Amino acid sequence: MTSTLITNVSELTTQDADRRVHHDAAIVMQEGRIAWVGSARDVPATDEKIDAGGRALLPGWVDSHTHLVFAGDRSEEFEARMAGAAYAAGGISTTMEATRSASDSTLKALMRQRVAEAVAGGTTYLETKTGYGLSLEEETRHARLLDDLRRTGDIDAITYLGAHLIPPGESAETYTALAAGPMLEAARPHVQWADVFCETGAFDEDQARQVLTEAKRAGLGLRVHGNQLGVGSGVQLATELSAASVDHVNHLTEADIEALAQTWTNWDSHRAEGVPGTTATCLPACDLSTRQPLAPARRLLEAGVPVALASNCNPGTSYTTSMNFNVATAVLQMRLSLAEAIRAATFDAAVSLRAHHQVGSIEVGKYADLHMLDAPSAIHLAYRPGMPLTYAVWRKGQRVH
Ligand SMILES: N=CN[C@@H](CCC(=O)O)C(=O)O
Ligand SMILES: [Zn+2]
Repeated sequence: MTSTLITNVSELTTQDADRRVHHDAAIVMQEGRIAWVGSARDVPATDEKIDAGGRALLPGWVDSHTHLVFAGDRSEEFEARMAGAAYAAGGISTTMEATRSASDSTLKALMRQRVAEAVAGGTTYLETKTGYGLSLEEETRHARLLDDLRRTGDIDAITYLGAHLIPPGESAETYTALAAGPMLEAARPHVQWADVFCETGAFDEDQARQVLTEAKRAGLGLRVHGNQLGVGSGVQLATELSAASVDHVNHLTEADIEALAQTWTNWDSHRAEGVPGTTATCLPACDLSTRQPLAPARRLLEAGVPVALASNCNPGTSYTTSMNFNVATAVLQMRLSLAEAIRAATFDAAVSLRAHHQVGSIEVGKYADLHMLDAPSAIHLAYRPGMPLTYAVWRKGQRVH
């Protein structure tokens, strides 16, 4: 049982209940978990010692929203959008075709490459979704491939998104019944969560409710893609069904924000204990890439709604796994403080995945999921945007970058 000390940490962002930030700090890892946190002047004896050289250390990013099972890219669609074309849900079918024709080994290699990129950017806990299969056979194949990656520790949480788009030429009623019935049942053994794209051009409120209700009955936790392209029923549906998260949230009414805030009344936000409600997950890179108004993260926080930040890595709306970029954008453009942005990309993202007892903060007993910056303090993430600041990453105590 080797114990490893990391000392000479100039700034240690813990995300513990008191949101403590220690200076001249040290930590000890043992058996993949954090065994001790304290001052660098007061360290216990350990088997190994790492000198951080005055760098900053923070919890690894928790990326709570990605779509990593895909083949091909949509750079032409992106370029057209940058020239003024609007984003529409229908582009999903381009990726569906490319993904259906990719073999298991090709898809696994592509996913491993994307996970490696994410980890090299400081991500240590990853959710990812199906949603480019859109037939019983393909959605089940994608869920199974993801399950293989979960078993090898590449990813951590899997979401069934059979209700991502009604495939071209299929009847909405028939496809919704499939996604809420046999397809869900076939994917079920491989997944922990279910999600629906509730938006014009994808699934309407009734169709989304049908799939989510069946998923809940099957014992899955719920997530919703909602309010991305316009005001809609995504948030109301998510709160009505006690979803753990509603993601995108670019277009919100006051009633939406109030409904989200209401779901947190049995949660002690200081101690992070109690019954968590519906997190508002903001996706800054996606907002920029689709030219949507940035999600109102500040307004949500001020109303008492916990916000998560995620990459939404996918080939259509956000082809990046960079959480450093998303955190910097949240600070620079969404006007979150650095502390709020880090909270959103670590602990509160973990809450949205109900993983906050294991990850999302640097506290004794939690996994040693750590992100060391090549900078003396975390504000450098926004102060020096776009710079390669990730210096070292540990996942469950193992150095992975
Ligand atoms: N908005 C819905 N789904 C994905 C994008 C899918 C695509 O365009 O390929 C998203 O989260 O942005
Ligand atoms: Zn998404």
